[in-house]
Amino acid sequence: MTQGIRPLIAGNWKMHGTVREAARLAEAVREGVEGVDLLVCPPFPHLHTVSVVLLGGRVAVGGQDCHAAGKGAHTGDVSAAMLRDVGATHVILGHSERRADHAENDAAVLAKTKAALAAGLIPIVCVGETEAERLGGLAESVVRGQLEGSVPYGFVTAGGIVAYEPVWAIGTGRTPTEDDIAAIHATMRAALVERFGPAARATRLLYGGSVKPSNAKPILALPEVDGALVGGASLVAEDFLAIARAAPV
Ligand SMILES: O=C[C@H](O)COP(=O)(O)O
Repeated sequence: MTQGIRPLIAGNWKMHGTVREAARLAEAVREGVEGVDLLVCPPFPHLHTVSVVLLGGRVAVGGQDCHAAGKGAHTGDVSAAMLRDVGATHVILGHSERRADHAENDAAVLAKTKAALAAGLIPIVCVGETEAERLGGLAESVVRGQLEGSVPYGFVTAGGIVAYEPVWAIGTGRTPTEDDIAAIHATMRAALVERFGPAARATRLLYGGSVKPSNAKPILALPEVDGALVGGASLVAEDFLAIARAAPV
């Protein structure tokens, strides 16, 4: 953890579940965990229902993507303002699954991040290397490049969040070593401070990639790791809450 930063445990529900299951899951986590901020990011069709279930609770709601434009002829897309309108406060942007499935490059993520900030949403910008890049010794330079390319000015002061998600650790049960996570988080902190100044010391840096109750405690205790972006384990209320309880408070 970074001193003075309150931990955030965010659940990315990806493309899973029915609206009824989403409502049940939201109900099961809505009381949250003392001292920890929680966020869930359901699929778009479930967002409004989940927002209503979580009203007055301790868990915030976010989207999993948004379009860079405020409105227009963009079939199948969703604007940042629409996310706000249904109760979202955050939006995940540049997740590696979006970068891979929808050919999103840093420029596209940058445009979306600006749109999210303009709409008053807190963006969670995801970065992370592929396995080949890690094996090639390129992890730090890839992450630096993605940060440089996807994070706009105004991000830090608006409370923007960065999530380090090594692509090869997502949904695989594999995680980097604690030293490797700490090294990348230190690199991200340094890159943000170089670019945005000391205010970036308060930027939340999340780790994501096969976080589960059994490995959460040591990961969340690492320096500069201010929370987690959780995929699979966030679909099980008890596991998600157990991860939140593992955060140092
Ligand atoms: O956004 C979440 C990440 O992609 C991590 O997913 P995972 O916890 O299933 O590995």
